[in-house]
Amino acid sequence: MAVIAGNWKMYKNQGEAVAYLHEFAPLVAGSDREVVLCVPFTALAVLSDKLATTNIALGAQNVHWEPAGAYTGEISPPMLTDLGVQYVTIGHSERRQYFGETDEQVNLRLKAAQSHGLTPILCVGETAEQRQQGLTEAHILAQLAQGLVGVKLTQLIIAYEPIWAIGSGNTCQPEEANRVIGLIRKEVAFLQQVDSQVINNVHILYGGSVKPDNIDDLMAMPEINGVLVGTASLDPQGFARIVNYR
Ligand SMILES: O=C(CO)COP(=O)(O)O
Repeated sequence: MAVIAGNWKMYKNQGEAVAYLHEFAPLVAGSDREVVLCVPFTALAVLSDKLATTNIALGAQNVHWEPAGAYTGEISPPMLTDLGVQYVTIGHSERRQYFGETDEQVNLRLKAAQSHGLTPILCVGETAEQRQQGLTEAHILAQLAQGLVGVKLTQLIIAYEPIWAIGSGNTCQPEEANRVIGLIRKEVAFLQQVDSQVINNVHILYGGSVKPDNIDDLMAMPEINGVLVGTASLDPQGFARIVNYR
């Protein structure tokens, strides 16, 4: 089943979140896709009850690795599961870029999320500069090698998000996204020493300027098992069109 996840980033207060849901939920009610909304922490509680009667799953955008403690400003895995959260993005490029998140921290967050029953969405991807220098593959492989130590593949989603494609309107060509995701799949199988059956069950998503007008071409690619959508997920009509791709 394809995973279609929205990442609202730092947008929408409680009232806006509820209004969105009222418009969005009926538009995707018949969908056989796994629909996920990764919303700001402040919108989790108000959406939690309301999502129970829908086919939409709740996601957060970050999680700390300790279950509790003196970590001012952080949110723990049990705090998320208490609110009915099922998914959490980890290692998004904006966290790595603006908040100095390292592969070691990403690894700690991934393991903690899994041990509390959350399904992490691990984000990896290269900058424009790395791509120009031919370092795309090496960079992503390093992120995977360090990030996935001790992480289970049975409860994991990976998202390939080239940084140059995020919020730029400059989507990665479907064939190129397919190629890189194929490489990610091969590398993860190698790192974790699993066979093709196991690795083919791991959902690998594409993210970066996914829109209603490019979703069909992206999802036609054999390696792409879903998408992680930023800007276009903020509009309920547009995101429903993405969920209901051909
Ligand atoms: O960062 C993203 C999703 O996590 C992608 O953002 P955009 O869809 O706005 O490019």
